Amino acid sequence: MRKKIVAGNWKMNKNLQEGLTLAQELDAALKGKQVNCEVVIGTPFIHLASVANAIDTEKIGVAAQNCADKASGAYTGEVSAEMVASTGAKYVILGHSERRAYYHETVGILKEKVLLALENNLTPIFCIGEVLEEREANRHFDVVKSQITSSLFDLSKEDFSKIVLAYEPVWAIGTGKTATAAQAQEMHAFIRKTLAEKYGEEVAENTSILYGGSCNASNAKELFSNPDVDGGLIGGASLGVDKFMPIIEAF
Ligand SMILES: O=C(CO)COP(=O)(O)O
Repeated sequence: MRKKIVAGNWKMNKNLQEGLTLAQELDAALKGKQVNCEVVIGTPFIHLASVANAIDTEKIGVAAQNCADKASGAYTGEVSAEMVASTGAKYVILGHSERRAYYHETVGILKEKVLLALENNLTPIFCIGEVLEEREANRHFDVVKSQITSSLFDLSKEDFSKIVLAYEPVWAIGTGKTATAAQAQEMHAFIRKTLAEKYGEEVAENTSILYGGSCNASNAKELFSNPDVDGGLIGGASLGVDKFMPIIEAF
């Protein structure tokens, strides 16, 4: 059975004290509560160790939002996958559209990051998704397929089965314009079919595919009720417990 996951992506929000408070409030809200999904929070690098120390990481997985494409050495300002793992983080968000667009992350760079994450036992949450012009030109399936095949299909079956995917249509991120439940389901089913063709039905069935893009308390239930939508990658609505908890409880 594939995992259901609700993951927050704080992006570049919250100073250290605010982030710690948010993580501890979430930890308290989940205490003694039975939820039907795995909960993850993706914090800025500088929060990782403090957050991982302050909460029950069996209940809430901690994710970095990026890692370096090099293992170690003279790369001023970079943070390696090994460093991320040493904080107690278990996940790393890779290939987010903001990193692709603003920091020019290419297929070659993303492939290295995925390999380093896996070598360090981090679960990559690998993001894919088309921009508006691509959807309007009816190229969204091709674009998403090529993002998956180019960066991930050199992985062995064993390695690929450790990946979590997040479909985030770029036009839905931070815009308040969510994909409809039908659009999400259609793409997620297409992604699963693409995985089945390469790695077989079993791997495809066991891969968690999250939806991201203006997912919130009012649309999460409908999105998550689709058979191929295994949870969400949540930006804005993960920045407060009052907004994030109802999404977790939408499962
Ligand atoms: O980019 C996202 C998560 O990675 C989605 O962001 P929003 O939920 O703010 O649209």
